[in-house]
Amino acid sequence: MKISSYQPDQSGLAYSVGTTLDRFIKLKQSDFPFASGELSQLLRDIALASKIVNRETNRAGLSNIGGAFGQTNVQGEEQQKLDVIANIRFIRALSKGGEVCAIVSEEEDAVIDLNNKSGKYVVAIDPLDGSSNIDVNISIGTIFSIYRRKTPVGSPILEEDIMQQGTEQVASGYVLYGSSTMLVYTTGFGVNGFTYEHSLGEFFLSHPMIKAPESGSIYSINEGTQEDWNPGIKEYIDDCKVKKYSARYIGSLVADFHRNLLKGGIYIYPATKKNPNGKLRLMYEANALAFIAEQAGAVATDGNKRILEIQPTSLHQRTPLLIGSKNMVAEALQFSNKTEFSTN
Ligand SMILES: O=P(O)(O)OC[C@H]1O[C@](O)(COP(=O)(O)O)[C@@H](O)[C@@H]1O
Ligand SMILES: [Mg+2]
Ligand SMILES: [Mg+2]
Repeated sequence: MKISSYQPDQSGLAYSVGTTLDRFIKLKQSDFPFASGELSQLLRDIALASKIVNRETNRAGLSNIGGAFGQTNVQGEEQQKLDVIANIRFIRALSKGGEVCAIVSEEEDAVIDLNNKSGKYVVAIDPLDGSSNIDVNISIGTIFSIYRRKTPVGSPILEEDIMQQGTEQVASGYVLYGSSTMLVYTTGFGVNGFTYEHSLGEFFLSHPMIKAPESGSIYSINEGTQEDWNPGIKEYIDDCKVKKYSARYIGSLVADFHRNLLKGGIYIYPATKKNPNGKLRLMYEANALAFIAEQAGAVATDGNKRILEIQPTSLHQRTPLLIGSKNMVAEALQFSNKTEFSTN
């Protein structure tokens, strides 16, 4: 019986399709101190739900899933149908996956206890980010944070399992449903981006070890709120204009963050009269992106401290957010320290 050892094909006839997310997760599992496959499975569950949500967003205009759902969420915001669909899809995938014991979602008033006696992980999720852009075919996203529970597996879910600082995240990431669909995540060992290949139904590694440029010339802020800005922000944005930086604001946090992460830039959502503590939510928007930012060499602050060091006190608490290239955020803080950035 003849045996020949495998020689990778050199003919070039069948180009390599690249590294799938599944294979990458498996490869990287050993990076993770508690590596026993549960976090890997959890990441796969999130990838599965994001593929389904991707399909729904792509055909939102063709089906009756566009538009408002006719209810408001705990934030007092009108829910879009796709907010609700994405919420159902992610909660179902995480529940069926079996690794998660509790979920905090933008679309749910309370913590969801999955009654899972073996689940070690807590997930905080913004199922659909950029809701105001759903019906107008502009990039939207999903944002997620993953923590290990603090109390013993199988015991009742306690506040300490949920109200964890961003520094306690074991993984975080986002999915961007844009001209292409990408999943970008970190487990604390760098940031990697995967692009979805529709025809194969797989995410492939397309952006290994993302590093944010330390400087940039893009600023992202809703200038419509400038009447409410602190003088420090006003001066900083005026300075950006003097320097002829480009104003880019999509109005979907994930999309604005992603662009600035790759190209260099700063995203600012400050405290405003309408949102005295800022608009964005600490537990399922700011913390996740702050972990990604820091792992890519960028920074995230509320104007006074690292986002990741803010101790959460309520599920849907908001925070001012300055996030992006290190030198740009430092510059913005210099301007802001003339006047306090956040009101608290
Ligand atoms: O319309 P505004 O005030 O500029 O706010 C836009 C911001 O609000 C958000 O839409 C809030 O997120 P949700 O869509 O998940 O509620 C961010 O994505 C975006 O950056
Ligand atoms: Mg959001
Ligand atoms: Mg949302």
